[in-house]
Amino acid sequence: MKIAIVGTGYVGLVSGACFAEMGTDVTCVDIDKAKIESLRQGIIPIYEPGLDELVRRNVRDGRLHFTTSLEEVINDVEAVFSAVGTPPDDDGSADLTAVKAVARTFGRHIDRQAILVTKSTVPVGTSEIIRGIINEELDRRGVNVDFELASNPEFLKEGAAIKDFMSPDRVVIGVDGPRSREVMERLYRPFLLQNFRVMFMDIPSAEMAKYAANAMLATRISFINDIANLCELTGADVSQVRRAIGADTRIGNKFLYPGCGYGGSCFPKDVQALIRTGEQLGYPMRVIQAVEAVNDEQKHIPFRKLRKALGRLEGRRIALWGLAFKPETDDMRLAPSLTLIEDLLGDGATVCVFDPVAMDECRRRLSDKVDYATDMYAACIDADALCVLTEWKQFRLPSWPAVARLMNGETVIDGRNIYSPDDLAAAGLKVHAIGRP
Ligand SMILES: NC(=O)c1ccc[n+]([C@@H]2O[C@H](COP(=O)([O-])OP(=O)(O)OC[C@H]3O[C@@H](n4cnc5c(N)ncnc54)[C@H](O)[C@@H]3O)[C@@H](O)[C@H]2O)c1
Ligand SMILES: O=c1ccn([C@@H]2O[C@H](COP(=O)(O)OP(=O)(O)O[C@H]3O[C@H](CO)[C@@H](O)[C@H](O)[C@H]3O)[C@@H](O)[C@H]2O)c(=O)[nH]1
Repeated sequence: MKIAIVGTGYVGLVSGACFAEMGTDVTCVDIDKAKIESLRQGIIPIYEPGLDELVRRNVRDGRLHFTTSLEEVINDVEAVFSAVGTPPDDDGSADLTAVKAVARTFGRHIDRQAILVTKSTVPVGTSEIIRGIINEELDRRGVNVDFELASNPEFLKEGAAIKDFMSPDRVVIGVDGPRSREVMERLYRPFLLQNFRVMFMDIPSAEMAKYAANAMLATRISFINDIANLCELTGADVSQVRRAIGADTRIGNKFLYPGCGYGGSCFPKDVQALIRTGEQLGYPMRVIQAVEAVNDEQKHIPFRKLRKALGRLEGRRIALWGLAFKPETDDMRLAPSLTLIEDLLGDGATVCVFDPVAMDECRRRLSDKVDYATDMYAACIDADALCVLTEWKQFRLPSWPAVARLMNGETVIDGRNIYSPDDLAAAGLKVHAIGRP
């Protein structure tokens, strides 16, 4: 079986490599010539555990190819996947420019039966826009080509993308005809041989399922952050509260970790896009409006804790461990670290940062606005306080005596609640965590 995947970002590249690993012949397409050129040379543009090896193996074995030209391969594949970006527009709704561009290329060049599968996260109703564009192009050419659409939203998490793709909890597929169903079933069967959890449905339901899933997960995070902030005011311990409620199997314990807010390229943008969809239809989505508002506030909490501990930060030096929005990725899109850095610089502090993989990404975004440490301990030299915003494994059990010797102060802000206050106290340090004073 041959497929093409348009958009070679986190989703397109991971999906392409995983489909190829299962024996499918995959051509990954991107308009970014430099990206395609480096992929051809075996250079992977993103940090995602295991991806380098997976891509190289499948390129070597001849199942994974890269091109900038969809038209070259479009009539040689059974399905074209669209995995291009859908970033937020100025008003927060999903920007469909790239999705529409792929539909237009598809309509301009297909000559035989084909399926266009949308993997990008797109608002309900987008498939009808796509259908309209393809029909317009076919009419313009004066040809009648039989095509079907499918919606196959992706649920992988960055940092665990390959594992998520290879053994998904479920695969959601919206289809508008029997051929797209048959092709998608064939494509996904190798992943789910033992326990075939492909859920077929209509396209609007599949499109909505993606937003509903992300909004639900974001809701859990804002909910526990709200509870954490109330715990701080009441003297309750949010870790114990979390364990107590998570033990109820109706609630479960996943995605209930308090912290300095959710970031990344998905939750913030998808929550916003769902709010806009509601507004456009005259139905205010009040729960997730609150989810967004709580998250926006939560990202400022590390700064407020620092201010409370140290007063004005002008002339102070703050060490920051963790720039990526979560561990195991170099992605800094809407990361809590960016909010903290902006708050600190705005207050006149200097910031010295360290992250195991996101240093280059930080340099690209902030250049010399912050200082870059060579390792986590070097970041602490002469620091008045240390903030930890990403729970990388190497940050979990540091030598606190070494940190205390290097620092100029005693304040540690634990933005992910990973430290025991006793461990720090033994080294003369004082930790302020989320939901704790
Ligand atoms: N990142 C994730 O963890 C994740 C998970 C699930 C779903 N999604 C969704 O998947 C989609 C893609 O996300 P991503 O993070 O992979 O994006 P990304 O920004 O990493 O990659 C998008 C790629 O599309 C390319 N592109 C843009 N316009 C193009 C065009 N007209 N033709 C060919 N290529 C084009 C870009 O050059 C880029 O390489 C989004 O809708 C996102 O919401 C992302
Ligand atoms: O209990 C938790 C869990 C997560 N987070 C934060 O939430 C953000 C998102 O984390 P995660 O969901 O692990 O990463 P993403 O790669 O953004 O994945 C989400 O967004 C993707 C894109 O839509 C979906 O495919 C995934 O299913 C969905 O989990 C990060 O900042 C985390 O620190 C918390 O604060 N507390």
